[in-house]
Amino acid sequence: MGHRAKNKQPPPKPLEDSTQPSPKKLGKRKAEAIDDKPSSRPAKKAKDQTKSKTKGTGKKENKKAKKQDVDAWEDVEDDEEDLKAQTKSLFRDSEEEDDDEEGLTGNLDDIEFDEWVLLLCFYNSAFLIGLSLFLSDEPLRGQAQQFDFDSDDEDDELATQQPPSRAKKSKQAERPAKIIPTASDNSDSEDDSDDEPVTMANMVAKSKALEAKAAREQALDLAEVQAAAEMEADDDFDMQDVEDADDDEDDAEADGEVFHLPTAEEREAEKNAGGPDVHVVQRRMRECVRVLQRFRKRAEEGRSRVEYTEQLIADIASYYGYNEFLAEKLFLLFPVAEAIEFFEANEVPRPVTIRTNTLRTRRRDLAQALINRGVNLEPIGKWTNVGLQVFESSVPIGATPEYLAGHYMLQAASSFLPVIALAPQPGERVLDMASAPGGKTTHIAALLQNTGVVFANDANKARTKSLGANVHRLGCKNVVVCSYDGREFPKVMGGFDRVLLDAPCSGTGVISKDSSVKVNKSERDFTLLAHLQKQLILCALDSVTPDSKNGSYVVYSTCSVTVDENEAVVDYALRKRPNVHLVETGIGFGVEGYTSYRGKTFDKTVQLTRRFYPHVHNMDGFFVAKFKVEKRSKKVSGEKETKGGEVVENGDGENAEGEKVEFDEEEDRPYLEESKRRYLKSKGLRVPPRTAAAKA
Ligand SMILES: C[S@@+](CC[C@H](N)C(=O)[O-])C[C@H]1O[C@@H](n2cnc3c(N)ncnc32)[C@H](O)[C@@H]1O
Repeated sequence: MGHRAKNKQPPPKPLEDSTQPSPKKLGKRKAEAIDDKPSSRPAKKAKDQTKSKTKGTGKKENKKAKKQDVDAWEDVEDDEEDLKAQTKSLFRDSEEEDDDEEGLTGNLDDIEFDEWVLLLCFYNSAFLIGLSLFLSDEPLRGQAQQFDFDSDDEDDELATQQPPSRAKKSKQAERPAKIIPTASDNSDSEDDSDDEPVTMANMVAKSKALEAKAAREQALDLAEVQAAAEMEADDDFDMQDVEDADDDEDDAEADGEVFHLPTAEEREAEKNAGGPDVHVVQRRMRECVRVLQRFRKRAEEGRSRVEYTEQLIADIASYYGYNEFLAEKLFLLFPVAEAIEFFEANEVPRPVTIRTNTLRTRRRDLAQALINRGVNLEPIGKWTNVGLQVFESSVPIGATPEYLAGHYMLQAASSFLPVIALAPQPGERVLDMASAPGGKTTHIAALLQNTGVVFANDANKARTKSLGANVHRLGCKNVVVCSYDGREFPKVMGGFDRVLLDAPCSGTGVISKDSSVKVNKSERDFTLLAHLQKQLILCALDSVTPDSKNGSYVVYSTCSVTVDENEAVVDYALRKRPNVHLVETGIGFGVEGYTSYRGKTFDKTVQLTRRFYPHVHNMDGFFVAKFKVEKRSKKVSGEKETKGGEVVENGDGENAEGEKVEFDEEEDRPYLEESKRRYLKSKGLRVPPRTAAAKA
């Protein structure tokens, strides 16, 4: 286990703690980066007026206070239409029945502005008293939570109201970052109300803004004290320090602290002495990043870029606890500084998220039910109308009555993405080729509104048990569970409108959940996985009918970030199947797929694929590609179909001459052989001489 892994951060902190995180732990730049995202939200608190009124006064008064609390809400409910409108803006269920609720339509339009100000003051002061009790460690007991109706721009506005230094610190006092997307969560939302005068419609939002500001200021004071203590002890690697080091470069030189990159002999000696001290590793990583960012100016004379890179990768491996092979593979995916952010993000758990099962309930009803049980949550983001992010819960979120009744699935936010891309339409016939334990199957079933049929397949029979259990719990009536090797499709079954291939993969996107990936993956694993993925993707493409009335689509996804398992597989499929092409995923955010990588060039349309990263999107690393399958073009006698100069087969697994073309084992043979050689070598076994295929 690496130094950093040993000090791994705990799961996202509960509300009380999340108001006062260590500024150093968060990292100055990270805190700012998170804050800069319009999607960042202020710490949200359960409505705390009850506490403020009942502290130390016994049960009876507690009840009374609760009644007052409800009364306060009843005042607000007088204008329920406004609330309803705002609630809808947050809980935009796709199939929302806008007129299925009878709203109260009390007219308070004639209340004067200064009466509203009084009302606001009441809310604000009640909140402040509640906050002080809240911070005194009193447990949260299922009070009604107010949703955050605030504008996403609120942080910016508050920052401008405060002196710069305080504004900066207050940003560190916020709850864990919300799950992306930055662009779609921006200020042109319907929630924006900061600049407007106080009206009935925005009163709650304004009140919340004031509450949030007060909360931040309180938390700031506490954070300041804590931060001072933690600064000393904290040994997180922080990219801000690299930047500070840049600023201090000349000073450091003047102080005689010039960094010296160890020579090969010095590294060996260090290894023999039991490895470097963690502080030495940290400093060296910082310095290597700094040098690699401006190599010509900062490198020691006579030392090469390769030497710095090798040292940095070795230090990353030891600090974060990776084998050097994987540390290098992941490091190479990013610019130097971003790579460090990626490794750091893998040390922090991702937010807990749930997906509303729209076959059983609506998101806002589910949210209300869970809030009543003491769960602190909010919608994930505007890109999903079924997701909720759970910040804190006084009950186990996997064992609530709502969970048992199938009202939601505990599911990582990234796992929503392939199904959003697949976009199944009611009545369609869908294949989920590698489906256990069924997170995506049940999502597909819900989007089909229990119509059509989903064949949920998984090669691993044992895993189909949990798949079946989820299908039943969530009330999916259109799912058929089966267990074939995906490579047997379409022989066992074909003619699907859409196919999802959520492929078996190395899991390099989910290291924060499964740190064993750091050490248990070798080059051979990646070669074998890519080989399997290529076989599966051709079978997936061959399993759709090109005649589907809404268009025939295949979505390929992995929870891995390596290029071999993603773009290289997609590019392979494009080369092998001329009747398919890539289309937009429809997800609306994500980083474009690589079209060239370390000397390999892919089809230029591969940029339509999307990558998702923990350090960018605060979700598991993921990859999504969407293919459209067209009818194969009629074979013209004597003509060969070519793509990129290569003879290719058509959509039926036949080439232009009508011969059956299976998965091309030969193409991968040199890679497999080479990988086997390395594997044997690493195990100290005899390595056979290279065959002609491998030499080629
Ligand atoms: C990433 S997981 C799928 C997760 C699933 N889609 C979900 O959302 O819950 C990959 C699955 O592929 C299955 N698998 C591995 N090899 C397979 C093959 N050759 N054919 C079909 N499924 C396979 C594994 O058993 C595993 O359940």
